[in-house]
Amino acid sequence: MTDQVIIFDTTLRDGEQALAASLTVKEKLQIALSLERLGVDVMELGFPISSPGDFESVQTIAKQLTTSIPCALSRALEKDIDAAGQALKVAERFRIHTFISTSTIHVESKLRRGFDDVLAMGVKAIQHAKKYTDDVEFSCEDAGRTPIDNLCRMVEAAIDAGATTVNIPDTVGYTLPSEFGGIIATLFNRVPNIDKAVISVHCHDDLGLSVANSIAAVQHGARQIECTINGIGERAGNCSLEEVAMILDTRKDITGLHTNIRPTEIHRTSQLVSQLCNMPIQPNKAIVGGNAFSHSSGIHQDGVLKAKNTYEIITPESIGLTQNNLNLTSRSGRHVIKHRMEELGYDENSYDLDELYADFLKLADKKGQVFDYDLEALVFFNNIHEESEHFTLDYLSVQSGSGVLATATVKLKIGEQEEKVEAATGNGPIDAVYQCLNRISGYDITIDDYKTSSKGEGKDALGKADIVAKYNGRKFHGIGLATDVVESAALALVHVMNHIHRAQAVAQKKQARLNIEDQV
Ligand SMILES: CC(=O)SCCNC(=O)CCNC(=O)[C@H](O)C(C)(C)COP(=O)(O)OP(=O)(O)OC[C@H]1O[C@@H](n2cnc3c(N)ncnc32)[C@H](O)[C@@H]1OP(=O)(O)O
Ligand SMILES: CC(C)C(=O)C(=O)O
Ligand SMILES: [Mg+2]
Repeated sequence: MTDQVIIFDTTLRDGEQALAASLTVKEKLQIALSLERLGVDVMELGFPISSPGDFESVQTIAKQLTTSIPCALSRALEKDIDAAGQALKVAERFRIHTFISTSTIHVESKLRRGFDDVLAMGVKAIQHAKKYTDDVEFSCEDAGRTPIDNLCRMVEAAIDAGATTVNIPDTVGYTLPSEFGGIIATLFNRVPNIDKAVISVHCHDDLGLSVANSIAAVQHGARQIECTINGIGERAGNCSLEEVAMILDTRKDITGLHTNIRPTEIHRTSQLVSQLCNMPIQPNKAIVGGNAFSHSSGIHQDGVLKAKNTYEIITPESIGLTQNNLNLTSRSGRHVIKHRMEELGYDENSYDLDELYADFLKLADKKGQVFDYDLEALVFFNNIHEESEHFTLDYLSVQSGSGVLATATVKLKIGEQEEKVEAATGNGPIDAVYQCLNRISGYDITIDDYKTSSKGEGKDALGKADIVAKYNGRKFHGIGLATDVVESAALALVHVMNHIHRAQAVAQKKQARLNIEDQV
């Protein structure tokens, strides 16, 4: 049996299911390219039957992956499998992932069928998916609570039907590591054709055991772990990619296993996912938390000064956290920016140096010194904002204070030619700005959630606004970053307006396609 564990990332599918607002295609692509650099073997990009937007993003990203294998999810239904196959067929090779529940509670209460019926649906789904690709994964949803005899029958039938990977999910995060390891060991003992497929695991974190269960599983023969960056996912989340990768790397003496993950890409990818998904990382989170490499108490600090490994079992550098001593100011040139970006792990082709440099100079003029997190923010956010933006904030002025009615004046550029100015009053400066923006766009946007935080420390910090906004019943996430908090709030709403504009364009394109199909 191989000693390589396949890393199957589902940040863009199971991870995205947990977000307050779905990601745009551009944001998903940015995450996908980052995951590819990280070294994930298989990438689950979405669930194409679920919406035209999901279909489009699976298709767009599948086209652009070169080393990771693109994959899409489908229920055990022909229409779902066809949507997955149609979205993925742009790629040279791809995987279709189909699933059906096998636990008694799911079979009887959710699917309202008998187990034999469900087994037949699973087999039929695999055979249908095989028409599109040889690489078919089948999941027994809620395997953790499935009677073991039924699970063995299902796994054997799935492999006979042609599944090349069979996934054993602990969908509700119910099992204990010894129990879950035991399930995998039993499958290896009892399923006669088990050597014909890769056994995978997909663990949820409802009891905080998803990583422990996944590690127990690979110690009993599983060779694929399904996981997400920062452990994001349904409810309490999924097994965290960075944790399993670093466990297998750090404790290969015990497990004898390895992955293709490049640990030095972990920090950068984790930050990107946290930022774009609007999911902050708890400071004490293993591997990627802000405190994961800080030493606070005297005895520990003394130890670390004498020998780092007294209290560090992995180094910050190993996950890509670097120290830097070059000051970036408005007197810095393109060479040092390019050099710093290389140190931060950004290939020259992944951003536009001239554009980044222009943004950097504007920021350096306002702030004096520009830090790593500023540079990354410029890449993350400005890249997002700049792609064919329909609305651009051109001018903003606010007046407010205690006992003064807040007033704002806002000018927006719209498309290539148009400009619009509006003035309004509000309950506060941000409300006044939002009134202006709603009037200019004509969109009636309501704000569901507004969070402000600082990127960086002290007087050098940038204000970041994260909003979740609702328009026509759909939620959109907007991010704005500026030295001024009112400006960052304005940029966040402009970001949302651009999402809405793009979503309308996708809907119109789809309608036009349907009209043509009707005429044919
Ligand atoms: C464990 C997981 O993470 S599973 C993945 C979860 N992800 C999602 O649900 C993605 C987002 N979902 C969606 O967009 C929608 O739910 C859709 C498009 C998939 C389906 O929408 P609808 O057709 O309106 O169905 P709805 O979601 O209300 O109900 C699910 C139906 O699928 C059935 N179903 C659930 N899982 C499966 C399966 N694996 N195979 C076949 N049928 C299934 C349910 O029994 C139910 O059928 P019913 O209508 O006959 O009772
Ligand atoms: C679709 C399956 C693999 C899933 O997400 C789960 O069971 O948690
Ligand atoms: Mg799941």
